[in-house]
Amino acid sequence: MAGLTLSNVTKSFGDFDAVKDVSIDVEDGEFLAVLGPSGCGKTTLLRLVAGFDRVSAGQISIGGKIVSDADSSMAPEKRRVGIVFQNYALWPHMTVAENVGYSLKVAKVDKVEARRKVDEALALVDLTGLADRRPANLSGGQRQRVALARCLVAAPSLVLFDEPLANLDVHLRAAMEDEFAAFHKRSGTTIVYITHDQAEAMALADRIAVMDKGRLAQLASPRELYNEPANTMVASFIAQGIVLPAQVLAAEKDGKTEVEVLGQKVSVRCRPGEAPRMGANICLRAPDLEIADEKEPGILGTVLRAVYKGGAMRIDFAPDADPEQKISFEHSGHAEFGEGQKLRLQIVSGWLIPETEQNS
Ligand SMILES: Nc1ncnc2c1ncn2[C@@H]1O[C@H](COP(=O)(O)OP(=O)(O)OP(=O)(O)O)[C@@H](O)[C@H]1O
Repeated sequence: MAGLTLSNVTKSFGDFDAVKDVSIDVEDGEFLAVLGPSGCGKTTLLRLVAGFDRVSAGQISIGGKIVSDADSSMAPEKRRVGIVFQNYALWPHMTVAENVGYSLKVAKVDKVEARRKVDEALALVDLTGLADRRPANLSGGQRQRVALARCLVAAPSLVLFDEPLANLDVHLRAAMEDEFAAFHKRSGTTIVYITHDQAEAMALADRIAVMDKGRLAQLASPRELYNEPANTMVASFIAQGIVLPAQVLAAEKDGKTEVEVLGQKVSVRCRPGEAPRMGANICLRAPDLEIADEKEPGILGTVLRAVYKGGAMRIDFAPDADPEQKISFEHSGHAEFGEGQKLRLQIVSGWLIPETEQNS
């Protein structure tokens, strides 16, 4: 297996940059998810790594060897990059083993050697007993694993997954997430996994590269993305975070500072070295908000909409201090809420979003 390095990679179509100045280091054996909304450049990035497109600027290396820069591009088949697509096609008239071993047959690999490689690939995806079945007699998840084995048989240096679960139903997706995680543990394969599904990325990846309009918005562990988003895009994109304007009142001390938000003073977590500033933003996750008693301090406002979601209520709330600043959150208590009801919200914690170009 091999690591992957993208250094200041840009891909332009005319004067539009689909990928802009992206630098990512994927370690040998790491599982990296590339996550972002539609059109953020995920597929373009994958095509550059696979070698289907050439970079406009920057450099891509696999296993320390440069495979793409502005002047040269190694052919896809020489990169030894395996790809598992969303729409995998298996040959219906061939058995599982024949499907997996087809590329070896075409390459005229010795039959005994080919069989050994096929068996190895099937073992890696946990399909050892099904070598003689035909695709029609497999479940959707098993078929997806055959597609994965077919890519592994060529001993790729890294494997790219392009939204491999997008066409599967919810239950199968969850089962396949477990399968992919187990496969990664078993094989130690370097994986780059493209998805727009953050639950999938969170469940599987060691680190997640969040893309926004062609740029890398943040590269961090799932926990860090959730707890310490680097900018407003990541804060609101991950777990539908609530972003509120705030003023920083004090210098950072022990990883915390005091901010004023909607007329309330609140202590929030922050990066080291934060100092008082205007025009800041904080990010709140569901556990950071509580509904306060009338006598307690808090942000007074009105319920605009309350929808029961089974075990929780989704509440849209307009603070009296700034009704335009709608706050949408889930409340998991038993209390019922209705449109027009007055509420007092208390912010018990939060994260001060660092000052970046993207937020200004
Ligand atoms: N060949 C091309 N010519 C011109 N523009 C392109 C080309 N390929 C992609 N783009 C543009 O680049 C941007 C990024 O596209 P890309 O397919 O990489 O996004 P994505 O994140 O994979 O989106 P999705 O999740 O919808 O597949 C889009 O605005 C797209 O229209």
